[in-house]
Amino acid sequence: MENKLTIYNTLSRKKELFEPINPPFVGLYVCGPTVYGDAHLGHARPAITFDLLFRYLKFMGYRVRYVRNITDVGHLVNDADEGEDKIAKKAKLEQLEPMEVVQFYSNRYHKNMEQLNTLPPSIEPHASGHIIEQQELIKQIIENGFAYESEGNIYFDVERYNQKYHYGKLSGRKIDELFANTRELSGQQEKRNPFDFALWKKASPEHIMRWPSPWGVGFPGWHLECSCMSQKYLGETFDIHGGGLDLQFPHHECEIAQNVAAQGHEAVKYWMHNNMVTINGQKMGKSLGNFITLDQLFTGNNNVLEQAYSAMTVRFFILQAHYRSPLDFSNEALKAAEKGYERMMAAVSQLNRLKASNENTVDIATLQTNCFEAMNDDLNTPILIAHLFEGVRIINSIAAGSEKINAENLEMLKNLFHSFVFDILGLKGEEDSSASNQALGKVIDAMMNVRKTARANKDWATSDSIRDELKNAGIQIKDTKDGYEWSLE
Ligand SMILES: Nc1ncnc2c1ncn2[C@@H]1O[C@H](COP(=O)(O)OP(=O)(O)OP(=O)(O)O)[C@@H](O)[C@H]1O
Ligand SMILES: [Zn+2]
Repeated sequence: MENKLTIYNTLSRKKELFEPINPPFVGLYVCGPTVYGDAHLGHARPAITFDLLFRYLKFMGYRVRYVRNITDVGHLVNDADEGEDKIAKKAKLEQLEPMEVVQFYSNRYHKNMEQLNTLPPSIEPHASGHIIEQQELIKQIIENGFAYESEGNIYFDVERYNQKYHYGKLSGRKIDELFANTRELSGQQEKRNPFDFALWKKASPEHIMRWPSPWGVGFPGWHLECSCMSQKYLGETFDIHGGGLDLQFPHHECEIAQNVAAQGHEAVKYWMHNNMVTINGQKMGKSLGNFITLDQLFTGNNNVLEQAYSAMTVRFFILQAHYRSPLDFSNEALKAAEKGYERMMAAVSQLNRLKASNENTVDIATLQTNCFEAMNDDLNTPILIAHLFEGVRIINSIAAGSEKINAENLEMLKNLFHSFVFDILGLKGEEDSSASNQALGKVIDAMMNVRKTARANKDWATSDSIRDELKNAGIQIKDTKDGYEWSLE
């Protein structure tokens, strides 16, 4: 198949024809989660967007190496260079080892990603497993004169870098503006300039995630891991780097600066950014506390939700918006996605029952061209889905007898639906798990009501046995200020 895929490159702010550096191989790196909490609806977006790209590139015949990292060290509260490590903070709160927190939430993340039918990446490197490589990169940057040591910390010298290269080329930020905006906010005396960012931080005595280094005991800066692990697994230059728009600045800007400072040229050919899932117009985020976890969506177990939504409904919800448009959460939009998904799947099973006739009144070749054109236009899934619904209309008309299809076209239509619905959009049929979860929720409510009455009557035996039986059934109950929440273990 002729390659006509265009993708919007944040670096050039244009759609560009996708031409891999070393075909048929394609290297794709995507920033993964900082694993200190359950995945929320926002996390589904980069996961599904880049899963779509991974699937489409493979469909086109490329051999894709997809690397998505796990951030398990160095990401400090508020994304700044000060404050606690997000993982260590959670570990302290829960009285766990930091790596216990990492393992626990990584496992849960993987389970959610599987439910969403995203393919696992080819490599999933952890930041904490690449400390030596990160130190090597720092040494190179120091050697080239773009970083300095200050009281056991190593900072990237943004001004010095900007004299030779261009800091801000990805985000379009101007260094003078950065200077004006950050000067007053910063109380970090050891930096030459407030916008300099940490490559290595000295660990204070209470900081538990720490490693020896030539500059003393400490830990790497957050931006370093992606610069380092992307090149380790994909080479000195590679094709695509993706992530959420919230990472464009400072995370990706700093990644570019680090790579260029170390090797004199950029590493990435195409930068791609998915827009945000918002709630009431604001980014949904772990640290903002305004998130709905994927488990809550799948079970309906959050006050904001009017019902449970299946994983495929969530996937369809994400795909029916273009990845570069913002997408606001609402029950109405999710219910519409549920209807759309069901209508699509009903047509797929109808398609399997269609019989070919000698006559033909439908144009499948044009439909096929339209579908490819939509995907090739920067993964325009809303347009693709609109074309597929034109296909649904054709299927239903053939079933009703108002249109006819011959054997050749029927074969083409089946291939088309199979390729786009299952292989590329990554949808799949599912048992009605949302309905069964809703039924389960009602049963739990009923048992909890009995427990409440038992407790009011000081009937502790009944109350305890209900708690134990729920636990035995693998259902965890957590008391909240509005009542309780349940989850499956
Ligand atoms: N609301 C969102 N919409 C789309 N993408 C998101 C959203 N929130 C996070 N992401 C993306 O998910 C990936 C992992 O992000 P991360 O673990 O930092 O999540 P987060 O909820 O933003 O956490 P925090 O609030 O601690 O920064 C990144 O690529 C990020 O851009
Ligand atoms: Zn990253």
